[in-house]
Amino acid sequence: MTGVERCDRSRERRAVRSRRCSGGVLAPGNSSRTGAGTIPVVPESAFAVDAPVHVVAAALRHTRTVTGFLGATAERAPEAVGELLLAGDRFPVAVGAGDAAEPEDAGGEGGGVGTVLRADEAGLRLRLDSPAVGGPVLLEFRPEERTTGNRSRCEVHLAGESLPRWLCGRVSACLAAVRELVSEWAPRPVVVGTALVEDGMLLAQQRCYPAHHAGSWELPGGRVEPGEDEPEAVVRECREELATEVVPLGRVGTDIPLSAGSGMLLRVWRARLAAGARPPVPVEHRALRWIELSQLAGLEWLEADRLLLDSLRTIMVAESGKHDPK
Ligand SMILES: Nc1nc2c([nH]c(=O)n2[C@H]2C[C@H](O)[C@@H](COP(=O)(O)OP(=O)(O)OP(=O)(O)O)O2)c(=O)[nH]1
Repeated sequence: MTGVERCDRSRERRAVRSRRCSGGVLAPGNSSRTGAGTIPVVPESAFAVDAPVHVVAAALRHTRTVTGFLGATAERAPEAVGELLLAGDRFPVAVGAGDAAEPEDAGGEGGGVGTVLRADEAGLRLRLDSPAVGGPVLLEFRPEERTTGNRSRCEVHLAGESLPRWLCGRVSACLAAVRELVSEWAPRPVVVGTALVEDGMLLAQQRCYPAHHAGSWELPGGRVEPGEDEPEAVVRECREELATEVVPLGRVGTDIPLSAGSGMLLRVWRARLAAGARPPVPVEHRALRWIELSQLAGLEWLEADRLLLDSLRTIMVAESGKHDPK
């Protein structure tokens, strides 16, 4: 490297350090050049919101928000189908398109593709590939609960070695949209679902009403009633629907916004049968079935439940200690 180049590099480094990516969401750090005209910035932290972590984790995997802001392309429809993203979903990415401030970073319309590597309660992990930039960009949003005194909030951390400059503004805009979704979703009434796992098998029940749900499978549960907390609702619903006693053990997966007009959130709790409890029987449902890992994906679940299958699979694997045959 010549002296002039070194000087240019250190000027550039100072410029990068002194500039915060738009919205103040990202703080640049390491400025070494990694090729294809990118100036990477190291994200230090993102934002904190007064909302439960499972609502934030749900908003982070909202398909339209992620594909619209990070993909930034209107021309090609995303291949991802559901309202929330699932691992394996893919969506088009226009690298640098419309980002007039950073055209040299982008190399023009890239025609790239985004792949969802993970979309669950642990966060959203994406890989953005494009022929217009050097290697793939790995991007991870991790929601974490922080409790100070009796105040609990959720921080979203950005993990990854570096972000190309063309992505910074998009990440900020995406997180602003996530914040809006969180404030829209957090006050919604909650339907609890119960992931009752015994010997590595999950209990599913088949609905018989209403007509558009009849025949589909779901988790035992229902609306949280006034004056009740979520674990109490889990215990009551299992008593009513299964004529048995369960012990709630903790949350599973992200919240799932229930579709069209219901205005509710599905929130799933893991549970086990209480000591000495009677075997569950179908009180209000057409049938009950203990599902093995290999049967999980093949069952005709309600649409909302399909978005939880990765998280359900994880607890079934943990419970059974078996190898995941997915
Ligand atoms: N219980 C439960 N409800 C689910 C699941 N997935 C899903 O989309 N839902 C929807 C179906 C309903 O629109 C809503 C809750 O319905 P529900 O009928 O179980 O609730 P509930 O017991 O309080 O209501 P109700 O029968 O007294 O009318 O949540 C699930 O896994 N379990």
